[in-house]
Amino acid sequence: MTKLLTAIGLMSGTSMDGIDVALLRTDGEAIVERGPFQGFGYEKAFRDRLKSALDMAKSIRDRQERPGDLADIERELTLRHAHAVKAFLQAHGLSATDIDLLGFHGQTVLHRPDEALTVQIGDGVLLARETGIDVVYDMRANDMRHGGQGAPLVPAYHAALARNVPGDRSPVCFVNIGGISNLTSIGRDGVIVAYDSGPGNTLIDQWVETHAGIPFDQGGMIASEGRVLPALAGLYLDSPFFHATHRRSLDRNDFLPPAGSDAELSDGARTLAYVAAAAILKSAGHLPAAPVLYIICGGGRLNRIIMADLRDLAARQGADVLSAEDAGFDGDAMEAEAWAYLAVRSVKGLPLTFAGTTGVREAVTGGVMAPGR
Ligand SMILES: Nc1ncnc2c1ncn2[C@@H]1O[C@H](COP(=O)(O)OP(=O)(O)OP(=O)(O)O)[C@@H](O)[C@H]1O
Ligand SMILES: CC(=O)N[C@H]1[C@@H]2OC[C@@H](O2)[C@@H](O)[C@@H]1O[C@H](C)C(=O)O
Repeated sequence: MTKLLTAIGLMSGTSMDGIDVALLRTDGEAIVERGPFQGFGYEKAFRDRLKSALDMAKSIRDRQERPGDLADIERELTLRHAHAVKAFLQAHGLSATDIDLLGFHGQTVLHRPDEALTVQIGDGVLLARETGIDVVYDMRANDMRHGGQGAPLVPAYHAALARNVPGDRSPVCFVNIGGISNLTSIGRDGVIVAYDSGPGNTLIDQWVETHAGIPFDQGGMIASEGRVLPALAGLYLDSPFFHATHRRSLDRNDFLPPAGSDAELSDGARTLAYVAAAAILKSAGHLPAAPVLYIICGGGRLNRIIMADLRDLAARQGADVLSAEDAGFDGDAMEAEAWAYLAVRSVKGLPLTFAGTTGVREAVTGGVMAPGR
């Protein structure tokens, strides 16, 4: 019988809102048993520290460099992950010996795929020492060494989940609306095509933080009071990113928020919600076949305006839109689950990325192992 491993995935995403922790039992292939999930939010002071890390990282030319305070921030981030793991284990009546592996993403502070440079801070060796559990980390680098974009990595997991999508509908397209959005289309033949699809929540977060002092537009409440400004939306949707013949992965700073003079608060939030939805449909236009079903995960699915726009735009192409929950999944947990799944694939030497997902020359594995005991 295939051996299942118990792994915990740890994701601190581009939104920089906290650490997502999810447990998974899997063979790294078709068998996926989802366990508990817990989010550990960052308080504003640490979010601000992570934002300052992005500025410090701009000067990095070699991915081992840690200019300014970056080494200190990396250590603090890692210790916060160790604390999250311990709290998660305690909350669920588990001990470190119940866990075979941690899949550790760390925090992306710089992503320049055109220069084959991607930097995630997060010290896997320290995390292994602090938790006593084997850690697989740095899962993007090997993909880039082989000509890939270094992102997205979640598609291998989306493909495993696609086997459990109710009904026989294909192509099905998983969309993650995080800080940035990415999509994975899985065709009837099982062929996976995936890429970053555009700005997600980051622009909305930056807009409402600057102009209302709140970290995000809960439920899309602010957007619901505004109207779409077509000229402003066009500034984003006419970007060469959407028209290029090759799909490329995105850095958090590739799209910047509007200037304060471009809109008042609610119109800005409304327009950026529309941009998030329209970007996905626009990018999906580069898929080999139009999806018939979109399954939406990530925090953006909780913005009702983004979801309404997505439903409207997809309906024009005869496609349906479901939230991850309506399809039987957990939209908050999916990326952390993916990092657990990828960690198991890594120790088994299975590919993490494929030509159709990151543009890597050939399917490659990845990740670095730090032994915990
Ligand atoms: N209730 C809500 N209503 C509206 N938006 C929400 C809600 N909850 C979360 N979000 C949005 O989702 C974001 C977090 O999403 P998520 O955790 O999927 O992103 P991430 O994993 O950090 O990013 P990425 O996938 O790009 O790495 C928040 O910053 C916020 O904008
Ligand atoms: C370099 C990096 O961290 N990219 C993130 C970011 O956030 C969403 C999108 O851009 C995606 O490509 C990726 O994360 C997901 C988890 C991934 O690699 O699948």
